[in-house]
Amino acid sequence: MNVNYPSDKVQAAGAAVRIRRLEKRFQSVIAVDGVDIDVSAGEFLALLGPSGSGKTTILMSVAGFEFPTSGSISVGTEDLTYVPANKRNLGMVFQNYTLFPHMSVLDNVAFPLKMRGVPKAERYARAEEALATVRLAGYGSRHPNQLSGGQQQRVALARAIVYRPRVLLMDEPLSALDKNLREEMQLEIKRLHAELGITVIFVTHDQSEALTMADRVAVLKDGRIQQIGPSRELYERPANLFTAGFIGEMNFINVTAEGSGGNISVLLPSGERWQLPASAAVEPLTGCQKAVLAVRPERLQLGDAHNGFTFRVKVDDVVYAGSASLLIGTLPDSTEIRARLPGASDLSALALGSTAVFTIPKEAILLYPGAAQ
Ligand SMILES: Nc1ncnc2c1ncn2[C@@H]1O[C@H](COP(=O)(O)OP(=O)(O)OP(=O)(O)O)[C@@H](O)[C@H]1O
Repeated sequence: MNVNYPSDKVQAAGAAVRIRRLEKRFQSVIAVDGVDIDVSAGEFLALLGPSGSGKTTILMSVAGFEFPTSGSISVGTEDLTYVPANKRNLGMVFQNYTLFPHMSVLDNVAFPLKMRGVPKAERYARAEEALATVRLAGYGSRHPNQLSGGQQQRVALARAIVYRPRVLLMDEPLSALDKNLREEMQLEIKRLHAELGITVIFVTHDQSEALTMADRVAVLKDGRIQQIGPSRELYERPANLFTAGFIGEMNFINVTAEGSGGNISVLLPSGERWQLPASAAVEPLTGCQKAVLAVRPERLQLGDAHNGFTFRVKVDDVVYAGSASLLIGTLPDSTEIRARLPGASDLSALALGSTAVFTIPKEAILLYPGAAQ
């Protein structure tokens, strides 16, 4: 196959990816259980979930290294469900860079073009451009073992974008890197995404990585989507108890809820009853049932702030951490409560073992059916 490329810089227009009722079984294991995802052209989507939730299987199905048991995958207007991986023209970057050790960096990057029959002068020119795009101009003559881990991962990126794929698939590409390098590469990949306009699907089990990098995040558990939406939505209004516990820090208080719609009250372990605003119930509640009241640690206010519900916490620990302090305490029924207090807070009254009063602003309360462990 001989492909003609315009000789401007490395540019790739993203294509939309549509995943429909995707199911993948490995004997008795249901790895992916009816997943629907629409990724817009040029969007950055993260697949986030605990180990074994099906992230890699979804990505491998899009890549063509796994074929689904049922369902369909299309890219742009093409149905790729059963098209072999090497015919899909999608870019891939994995955790282990899988560079060819015996080849120079330039040959590594030019390799996909060689496979596509691009003439030598053209493929080296394009490989040089791709290296410049990942800020490795001038490194072409080195061998992979002469580069740092981060540089090797950039080479892998350059190799994945050199043939201008419509979609870039990445499976935990940064997990082998140390923290600083990982953060640097997160920014680098975001920059590349913005510059190239390419569609990215990125697998990670690191929630902060997903929240900071992606336009939207799909949260998975047991092969099913729990929630899909922009980071802010996931953080501020998790759709269910699993997402509430999985994304960020959350306090959970088991309660008994009564009522429905705009008229819900909860009975706390202390015997107090709170009348909640209608906005609190994330999922529908029916009659009298076990429920969990959830609130982010940074939404708790020290003292009686007169704008919500007050409650008492026994102070177990206060950790000073510069911009904010973390208070760890317990309710009378020994439920743990964490509060993140602004750095300027006066913590002098919070002696260990003493009782502190906190306010939960009404609009910060989320209520889910079920029970927290
Ligand atoms: N080739 C296979 N044969 C049998 N079971 C498999 C195979 N690949 C995956 N599974 C199972 O499918 C489920 C989903 O696996 P998958 O690798 O997609 O999860 P993941 O979310 O990517 O996990 P991790 O973060 O650990 O990589 C798991 O229960 C896993 O054991």
